[in-house]
Amino acid sequence: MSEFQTKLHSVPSGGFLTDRDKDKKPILDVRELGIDFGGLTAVDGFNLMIGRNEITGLIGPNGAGKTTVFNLLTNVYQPTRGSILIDGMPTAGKKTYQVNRMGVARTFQNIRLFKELSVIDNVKVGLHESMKYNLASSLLRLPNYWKEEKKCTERALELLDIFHMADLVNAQAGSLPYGAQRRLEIMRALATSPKLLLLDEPAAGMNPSETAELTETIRRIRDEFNIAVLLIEHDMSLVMGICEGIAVLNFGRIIAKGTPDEIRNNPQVIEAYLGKKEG
Ligand SMILES: Nc1ncnc2c1ncn2[C@@H]1O[C@H](COP(=O)(O)OP(=O)(O)OP(=O)(O)O)[C@@H](O)[C@H]1O
Repeated sequence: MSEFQTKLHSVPSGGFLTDRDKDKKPILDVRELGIDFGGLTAVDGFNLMIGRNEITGLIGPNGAGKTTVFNLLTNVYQPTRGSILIDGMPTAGKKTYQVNRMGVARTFQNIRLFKELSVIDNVKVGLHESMKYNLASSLLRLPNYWKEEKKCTERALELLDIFHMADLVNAQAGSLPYGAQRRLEIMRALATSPKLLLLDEPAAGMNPSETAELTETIRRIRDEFNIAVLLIEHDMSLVMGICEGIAVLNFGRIIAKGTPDEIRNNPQVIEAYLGKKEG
């Protein structure tokens, strides 16, 4: 059961926002998004609005188009049609790293860490994105470089401390247990200071206690970093437990949007997805 009793409010520009976010500019506003791969329409007529501090779930059967939506939101794929606004700014024509700088960070279905590097160096990779020194000061190791590098190490240690990984600073990323690798990947994404964090199946391969810990981590991220989270997940205990809004995708189209209770009881969703998983 979700502990959130939040109602979703429809707002004048279309879409729904939570009580908490309804008077603020949404962090994500997607209109009529679609992409075709040759003759295959993978996503079509996709509309989604996410409030600044909302945790939203994107669920649906395998092959429904969920990861494709993430690839569209980060401009890995250019949409065939439709528009995406991040904090009111269009992402059209931007490169993936520019979308990251606009405030969108993501993790992947298959963990992508620098497994040979230490835990702290993995976090610092994320932080380097936002560091201020230029190429010359980096290559020549000018004073500004060392100042920024020190700040970067301090920030990485802070992040690791928040997620109870301070004692693993020098461990090799690839040697960590699965759950900790997932957490590290999330931390690396957070290091870029996103306003919207996209998590692609963060609980995949986790045991129940790791999933419970992850649920808590996601909640803390929203609360302590004051950001929004959009997550793709098949683990319904996690989705129903922390999401305020849920969108259900089937064959590339949203078939339902609502609170966990609305989604759980929606006959179309039960037919297309939940019935098959839980029935
Ligand atoms: N680059 C691509 N070229 C061609 N087809 C693609 C490409 N990327 C995705 N697709 C197709 O788009 C559809 C949606 O795939 P997608 O991976 O987004 O689904 P999904 O909902 O994330 O599935 P899962 O839950 O299994 O991860 C599939 O039919 C897939 O084969």
